[in-house]
Amino acid sequence: MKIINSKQIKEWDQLTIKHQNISSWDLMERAVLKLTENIVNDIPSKAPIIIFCGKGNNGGDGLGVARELEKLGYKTLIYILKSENYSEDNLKNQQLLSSNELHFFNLNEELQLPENSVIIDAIFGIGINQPLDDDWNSIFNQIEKSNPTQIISIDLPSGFIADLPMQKYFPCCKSNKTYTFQVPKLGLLFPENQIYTDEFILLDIGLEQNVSNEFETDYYFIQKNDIQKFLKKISKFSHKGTFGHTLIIGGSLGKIGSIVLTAKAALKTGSGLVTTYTPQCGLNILQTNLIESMSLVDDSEKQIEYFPEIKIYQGVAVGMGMGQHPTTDANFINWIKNQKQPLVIDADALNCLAKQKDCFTLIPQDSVLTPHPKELQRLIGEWENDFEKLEKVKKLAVFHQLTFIIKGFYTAVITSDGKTYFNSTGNWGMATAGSGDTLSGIIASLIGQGYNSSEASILGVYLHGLAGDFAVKKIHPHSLIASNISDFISEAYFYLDSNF
Ligand SMILES: NC(=O)C1=CN([C@@H]2O[C@H](COP(=O)(O)OP(=O)(O)OC[C@H]3O[C@@H](n4cnc5c(N)ncnc54)[C@H](OP(=O)(O)O)[C@@H]3O)[C@@H](O)[C@H]2O)[C@@H](O)CC1
Ligand SMILES: [K+]
Repeated sequence: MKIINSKQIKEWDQLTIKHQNISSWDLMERAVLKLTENIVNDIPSKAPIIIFCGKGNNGGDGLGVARELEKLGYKTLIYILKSENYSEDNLKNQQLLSSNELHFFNLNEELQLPENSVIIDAIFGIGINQPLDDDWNSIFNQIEKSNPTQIISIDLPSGFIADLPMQKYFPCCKSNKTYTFQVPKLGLLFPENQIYTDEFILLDIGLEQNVSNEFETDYYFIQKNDIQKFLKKISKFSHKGTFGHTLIIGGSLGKIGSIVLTAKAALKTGSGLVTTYTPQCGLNILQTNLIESMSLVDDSEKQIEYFPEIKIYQGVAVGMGMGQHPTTDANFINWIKNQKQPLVIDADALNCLAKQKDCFTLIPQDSVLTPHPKELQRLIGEWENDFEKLEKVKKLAVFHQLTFIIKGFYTAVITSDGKTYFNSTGNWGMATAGSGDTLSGIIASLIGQGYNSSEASILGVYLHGLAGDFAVKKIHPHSLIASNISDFISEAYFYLDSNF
C-alpha cells in the first residue's frame, strides 16, 4: 500500500468523487459511518462522550459521528470552534444537529469539561501544514486535565503535521487511538512521534483504487496482500538444493546462542541447508542444539580469526555474537573488502564497520544492513529527527546500492532504489534478546532461496513480525523469547500461503 502526502490524499478525494460520481458529502458520510461502527466498540455504552470539532472537514466528521452516536442512544457533548468560515459539509452537519447541542468555543476560553469522559478529537486532520498557534495548548491542556478515560482522534491527532518533522513544542492533542482514513500518514510511522498517539487504525472509506497509480511516492506500508504478490511458487520437483544453502558467520565465547538463533530461523524459513562458522567453542553447542545444521569452526577457540570462503553459499549472514576482538575486527575488514556477493550484515560486523572511514565502500553491493538504533547512529552519525534519519539512510542506500533495515515498531526497509517500506506486523514482545539474530537468519535464508535483497528484506521483516504476532497468541509478550519467533514462522507461512 502506498503512503502518500496530505496534498495527494486531497487529490485522491476529488478523483474519487469524480470517478464514483458521488458528492463530497457522500464521502464524508462513508467516513462517519465507518468511524461510528468502530468507535462504538471502543466505548462503554453509558460513557459520557465529548466531541471536539474544528471548522473544516475533520470537524465535519466529528459532527457526523456525534449525530450517529446520538441515534444509538449515546449522550454526547459537542464543542465546536467558533468561526466565520466553516467548510460546507461541516455546516451541513451542524444543521443536522439541534443548535442547543452545539457549544461554540474560543481558544482562550475556560471550558466546563466533565471528568472521566471519552474525548473524540475532530479538530484538525490533514488540513494543516503548519504548527498550530500556542493558544491551542490551553485547549489541549484542559482536555488532558479533565482526566478522560480515552482520547480517540479522527484521521490525525489534531495539530499533528503528517508530512513534516514535528517539534515537541508544537501544540498537538495526544490521543490513545487514531482512526486514520485509507492510508497511513508518514509521520505516524516514526518512533519519535509515538508520543502523539498510542496506535493508529486504518479505515477503508473506499477511495478509488483505480486512480491510485497516479500518485508518486517513495513510501509504502506493507501488508498481507503486498507480500502475497511476490511469494515464490514452489515446484513439486524442488529439492534441498532449490532452497539454497545459508552460511551464518559469527559467535564468540559466551555468545554462541545468537548463532543458534540465526541458524534456527534460517532453517525454519526454508533454507535447504544451513552451515554455521564459529570459533571452536561453538561446535558442541551448535551440534547439540541444532542437529539440522552443519558446523564449520575457526582455528581459534574463543573468537573468529579467519573468515571463510563463501562462494558455494547462496545466502550469507555475518556478525551475530561475533564480538569485537581486535583480530576479529581486523580480519573481518580484510575479508569483507574482497567479497562480491550480497551479505546480511548485523550486530558486531556493523560495529566493526562503523569504526572504519568510508565503511560503506567496503561492503559488497546489494548487501542488507540490519542495525538497531544505536548501531545505526554509530554508522551514520546523529540525526535531528526521523525524517532526516530516513533521508540520510536513503542517500547511502542509493549511492552504495545497499538495503538498510531500521528496526523499530514499524520497521523500515530502505532499498537501493530509494524506496522505503514500512512493516505492519510485529509487537512489543519482540523487543527481546536475539530477536534481531532471528531476523538476520530469516533474510539470509530468503536470499538463499532466490529472493533479491530488497524482496528478502521486505518479506523477511514481515514474516518475522507475523511469526511474533502468532507467538503472542500463545505466549504472553513479556514471556516471548527469540527462539519462539522461529517456532511460529510456520504459522506465518500458513497464513500467507493460499495453498494450505
Ligand atoms: N480525503 C479523505 O480521505 C477524506 C477526508 N475527510 C476528512 O477531512 C479532513 C480534511 O479536511 P480539511 O481539508 O477541511 O482540513 P481540516 O483538517 O479539517 O482542517 C482545515 C481547517 O484547519 C484550518 N487550519 C489549517 N491550518 C491551520 C493552522 N496552522 N492553524 C489553525 N487553523 C488551521 C483551516 O483554516 P483556513 O486556513 O482554511 O482558514 C481549515 O479551516 C480529513 O482529515 C478527514 O478528517 C473525510 O471527511 C472524507 C474523506
Ligand atoms: K483530529
